[in-house]
Amino acid sequence: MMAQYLEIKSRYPDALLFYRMGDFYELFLDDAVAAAEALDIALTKRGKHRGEDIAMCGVPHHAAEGYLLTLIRKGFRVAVCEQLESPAEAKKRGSKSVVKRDVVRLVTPGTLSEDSLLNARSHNYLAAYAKVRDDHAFAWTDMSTGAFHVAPCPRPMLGPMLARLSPRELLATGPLAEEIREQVEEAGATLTELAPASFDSQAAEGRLNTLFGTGALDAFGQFSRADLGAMGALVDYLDITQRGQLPRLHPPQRESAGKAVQIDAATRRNLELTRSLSGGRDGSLLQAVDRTVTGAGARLLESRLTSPSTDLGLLARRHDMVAHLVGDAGLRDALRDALRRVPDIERALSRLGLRRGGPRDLAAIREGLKQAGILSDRLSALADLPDGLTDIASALTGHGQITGLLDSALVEEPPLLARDGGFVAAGYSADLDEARDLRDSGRARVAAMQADYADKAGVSALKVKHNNVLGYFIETPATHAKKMLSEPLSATFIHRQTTANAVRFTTVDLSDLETRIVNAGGQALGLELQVFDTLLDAVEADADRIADAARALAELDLAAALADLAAAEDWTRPVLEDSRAFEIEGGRHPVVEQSLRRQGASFVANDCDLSADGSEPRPIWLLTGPNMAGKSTFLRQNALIALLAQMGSFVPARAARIGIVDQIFSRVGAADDLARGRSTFMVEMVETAAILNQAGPKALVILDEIGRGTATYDGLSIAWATLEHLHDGNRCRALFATHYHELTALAETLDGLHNATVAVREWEGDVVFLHEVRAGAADRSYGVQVGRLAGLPPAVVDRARAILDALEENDRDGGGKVRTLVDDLPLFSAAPPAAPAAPASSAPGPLESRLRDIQPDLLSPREALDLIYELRAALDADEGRGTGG
Ligand SMILES: Nc1ncnc2c1ncn2[C@@H]1O[C@H](COP(=O)(O)OP(=O)(O)OP(=O)(O)O)[C@@H](O)[C@H]1O
Repeated sequence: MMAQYLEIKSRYPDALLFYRMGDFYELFLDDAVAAAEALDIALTKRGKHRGEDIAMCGVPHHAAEGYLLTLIRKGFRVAVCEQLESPAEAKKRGSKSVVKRDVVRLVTPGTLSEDSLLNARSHNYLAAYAKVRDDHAFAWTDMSTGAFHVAPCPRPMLGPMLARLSPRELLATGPLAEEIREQVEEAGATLTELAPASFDSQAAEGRLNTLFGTGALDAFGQFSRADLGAMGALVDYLDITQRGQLPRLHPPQRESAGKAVQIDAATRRNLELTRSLSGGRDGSLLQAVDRTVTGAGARLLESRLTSPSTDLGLLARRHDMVAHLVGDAGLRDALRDALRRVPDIERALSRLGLRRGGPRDLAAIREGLKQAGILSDRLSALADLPDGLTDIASALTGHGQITGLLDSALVEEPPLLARDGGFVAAGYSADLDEARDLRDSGRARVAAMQADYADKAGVSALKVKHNNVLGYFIETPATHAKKMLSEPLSATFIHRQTTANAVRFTTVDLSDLETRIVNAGGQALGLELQVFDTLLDAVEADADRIADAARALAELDLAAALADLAAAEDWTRPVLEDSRAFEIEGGRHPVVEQSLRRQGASFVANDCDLSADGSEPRPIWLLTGPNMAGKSTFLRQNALIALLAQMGSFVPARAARIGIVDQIFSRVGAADDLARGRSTFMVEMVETAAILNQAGPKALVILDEIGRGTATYDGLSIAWATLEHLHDGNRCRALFATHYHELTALAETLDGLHNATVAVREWEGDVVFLHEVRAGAADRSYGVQVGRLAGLPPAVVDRARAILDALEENDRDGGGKVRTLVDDLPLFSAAPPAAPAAPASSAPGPLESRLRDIQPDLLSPREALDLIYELRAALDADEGRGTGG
């Protein structure tokens, strides 16, 4: 056995081998050590291998899924090795024969199909990244639903792609695999390296044609060599992991470049699209807008939200559907009621396709298609439906035949596993009904036999029982042993076993009856399994249409959910156009609004106009305002409104007119990234650089306090230059929040810059936040007041106020008195020792005099720049004199 184990294990060196032995999966040697630790189960020993103890641990077969899940989450891959024959069959080949075993499946993070291993409301993507010469492609599939896509993906786009899809596992080969490993792992995916042959584009064509039963792939669209390589690798890997049992995939869909809004990982994080900054789904946009009632609808919502579209036609179609369902509340409620009863058809279908499904999956398809029928009847009866809903209705129509078949063949609530039997409805198969009658009447005969024997033996406590070892047997309490074991009863009752309290017997009649019951039971089960196979074949034959219906149901669920949201939250239909407009009237932040409402507070709606066309375009808004005033909220709400509009949803605003946005960027100054070991400021700069290098004219950029992670003047200068570059270089629509009030002066020189501020009112020394965004600039930050609101001890607040007053006064006086200021403020007595005094000079030089004459408050930025040139020239002249020319 160990030789067999080692032979199989040698073929799966990088996976844990689950080696089936009876009711357990056993692990040996290093696998056992690793698994025992990961699963926190006992490690034992068994025999020796090369003189060493063989480490071993095991998990019960019936509970294996839970253990598998833990191992996969911890980053392991598991090869499941089953017994391919019974021990009895093995014995026929010789008394020492080892039961035949082989790996039936390799379980990896990207190839899960069981409901218990998957999250119903999220996709589970397996991806592949291929390079052919200078061309890169990214392909992805969800084996549990059949989704299959490919897109061109130049190297710099890999990060955004990983951020968008969050694949669980990514396949790559050769030097490319090494090059991207860190990036892939940082994105939370497992990188699996395959041999270059898996990515061969010519072999890929063959694999895809076999999978789809086609002669050429032209029917699915035009694919580049890199596309083929990436798709081929996916199929090859599925073949390897599923051991030849390929899942059912939809024909590949090629996503052309530029169809989806480009959103990088940092932006997704900042905007809290699918996760909040604290990491969970709570507090994310996804959570706030998700009103879907089916798993497939929730998955569709997630994928729409993570990849908004730039296609005006497509978006109009989605908005038409939502608008129709907003307008007809009765229809919407009726649809949602029916949808609530729709099970996860996509996943059931995929499991059945992998021959891993059971009767309950068939019942899920039956119930789903039944509801589909009800929904399509409801929709088809209506006139004036928008195109999207008409198409959905037609995909939901015409499944009567398969529903009828499943209805007549399956019981109401079938068991999970086919091998348990009991799922075929009575009346479906005459043969089956007969076998079941035989089996059941046998059971009734057993009951009659018990009464007979009790009478015959004169033991009223005599019972006929059943267990797996003895089968049917007769049992009497031990007190009757003597009587039962002696003549005349011993002639009928054949002794089988004596236990502490009982004696067990059989009789010739009982074992005859048992044989008949077992045969009839076995025959019934065999017939049920045959029925199961025919049902599987019927579903398989209709799989494409069933999958279409499943997609239509998800689409309908999403449209109805978005309509429900729009109606309940009073959202409006955005006007999308091919321009660079961006006019939001009365916009709100969906997540903040909901959370304020829970606290009994209301949200103040704000306008925003970043239109870059028109007579007086002001595409960049510079937003100043006190801490806590609502700057970040305002910035994000506008990005979220654009994003919601372009995923096909209504938006939280009174009105919105948006010229299609093709990139969204969002950065927050000095966000920590300790996990990646970069200083906060470095991260901020890297991210800002990415925006300045990439944002085009249709981009929407949101920068929140860029530059705050460093010394004031460095920060101010960087913020300043960034703003200028956005204005003159990127020429995009942008919102820029800052505490550097100095920047507001730039509005004088940059035409497209508009100053806005979030209003506050001062009242008895406290600051009252109005959360209203108005034109103009803030005069101060109210940081001290906010500190007080936050509960800083009163002594610290008073002290801070005194220091602030003194600093401001110092500023007004030209800033020469910092030293005196520190002396006047004795808490600073622990100030660092004074720097070595500059060599005393008798009279101020021309440079120093010029400097003293400057009144910074009176300088415009332009004059300041001129002055710097002047000073620099004077310094050069001065040095020239000092060194003697
Ligand atoms: N429009 C609004 N209506 C009502 N409350 C709001 C509004 N905007 C923001 N708030 C409230 O104010 C709080 C602070 O908002 P936000 O974080 O946007 O302020 P900020 O100006 O960016 O602050 P800081 O400069 O300190 O980062 C929010 O958590 C929210 O509760």
